[in-house]
Formats: sequence, structure tokens, C-alpha cells
Amino acid sequence: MTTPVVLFTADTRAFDGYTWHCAPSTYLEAVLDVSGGMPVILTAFGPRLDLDAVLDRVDGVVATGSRTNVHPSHYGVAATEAMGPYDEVRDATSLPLIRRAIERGIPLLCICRGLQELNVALGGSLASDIQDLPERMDHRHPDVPDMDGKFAIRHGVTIAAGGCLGRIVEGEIEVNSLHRQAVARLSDRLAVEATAPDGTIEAVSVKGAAGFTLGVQWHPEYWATTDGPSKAILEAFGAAIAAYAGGR
Ligand SMILES: N[C@@H](CCC(=O)NCCCC(=O)O)C(=O)O
Repeated sequence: MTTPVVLFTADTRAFDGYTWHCAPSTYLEAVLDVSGGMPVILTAFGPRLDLDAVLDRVDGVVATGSRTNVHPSHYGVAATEAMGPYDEVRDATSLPLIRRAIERGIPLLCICRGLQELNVALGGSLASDIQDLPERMDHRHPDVPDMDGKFAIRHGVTIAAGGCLGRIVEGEIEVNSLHRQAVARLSDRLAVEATAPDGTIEAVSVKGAAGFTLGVQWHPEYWATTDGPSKAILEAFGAAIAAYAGGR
């Protein structure tokens, strides 16, 4: 069987006088090394893209994390500078990509910003700066210079029994946390798969989805080769893309 091909969302960044379409290597390597997929990055050209032309050729989709936030106009909220930074061409690509992958039953793994995009793509909304909300933890990454420190495992989440995630890992697990935003109004198409001690929704799945669809607010990709629950999630995604590739 040929190696499953996995499509990744791209952020856009400006440096050296160019606009770059890019994705962090940690996500790409986790899928390459743990899920067994061949990573490819989808350019963030939004409506200029024929999504089916590329989705006909892939076996999975990953919506990655990002320091940028989904533009609040996608969930009916007026944008402010404080709610940024934004990457509107990423939004214009990721949101329809997520909806189309779900419609086609293509395995979908949405991480951090990707979970937030999944919720917004299906009609939900987000809350910003949740650390300022009453009785909420601070979910932002620690103020440390090194990436291992930023992605350190640091709070528990409770996994819902019997769901998509509950069939991969059970009970309580420890996760990293690098986000200012979170689900406010959950799409009625999503099921809660995990929650933090302060009630923050930490994982979701698509009700009745034809294929593997999981959104996680934490970052299983970062410790995918060393942390048990992280590895289990990437391996479960690997099984889903292999099955899809076999059928395709
Ligand atoms: N911007 C959103 C989503 C956070 C996210 O995807 N974090 C991953 C990148 C973390 C980093 O490199 O700093 C939010 O803040 O909620």
C-alpha cells in the first residue's frame, strides 16, 4: 500500500520581503514519524483554491496551531486589535477545508487553533483572553525562552468516556497548554471529548462523522514520540489515514 498523504493548513508570514506559506515542523514530523503519513502543505489561497482537486489526492487533513487567532467576524463578533493577531487568508482556507474534509469523510485532526477553526467552521464561537474570565485557569504558555518549556505538560484534562477520544485514551491525562482563546458557544454538530478543571473545552469530535474527526486544544504533536497519550492520538490518526488510503 502506498504511504497515506496528509494535508496541512498553512499560516502566512512576511519576512525577507516575501509572503511565505508555512507550517511548523513539529506537526509535520509527528505525522511523518508517528502517524506514518506523508505531510504536504496546502497553500493559503482561500477561494482561489479548488479544494476537491487536492482532497481527491489525500488521506487525511491536519489543521495546526498558530499564534494567530480566527478573525471574530467568522462568529459574529467585532474585531479588536487585542483579539489579534489575525491571518485571514488562513481562515479563508482552513474553514472551508475543514467543512469539506468532514463532508467527504476524510480523517481530520485539528490542533489548538485547528480546534477553534473546527468549532467556528461548524457555527460555534470563541472566547478571547480566557485567563481574564472568572474562575478560569491561565491556559497561555509559560513565559520561558525555550520551546520545550513553552510546550511543557502542565494541566490535567478529563476524557469523556466512550467518545472518539475516549476510545484512544481514558480517564485523566496531563497536557500542555498554549492558548488565549477557547470555545465559547459549542457548535451543535460537535461533541465534547475532554474538559479542563476550569470547564474549558479541551477536545471535541464531530457527531455522526463518517470518518475520524478530532479536535484537541493541546499539542499532542510536540511530545508525540515520548508522551503516551500524545503518541496514542497520533497513532489513532495514523490508523484512520491508513484505512482511508486503503479504501481510496
Ligand atoms: N492563537 C490561538 C490558538 C493557539 C495556538 O494554536 N497555539 C499554538 C502556537 C503556540 C505558540 O507557538 O506560541 C489562541 O491563542 O487561543
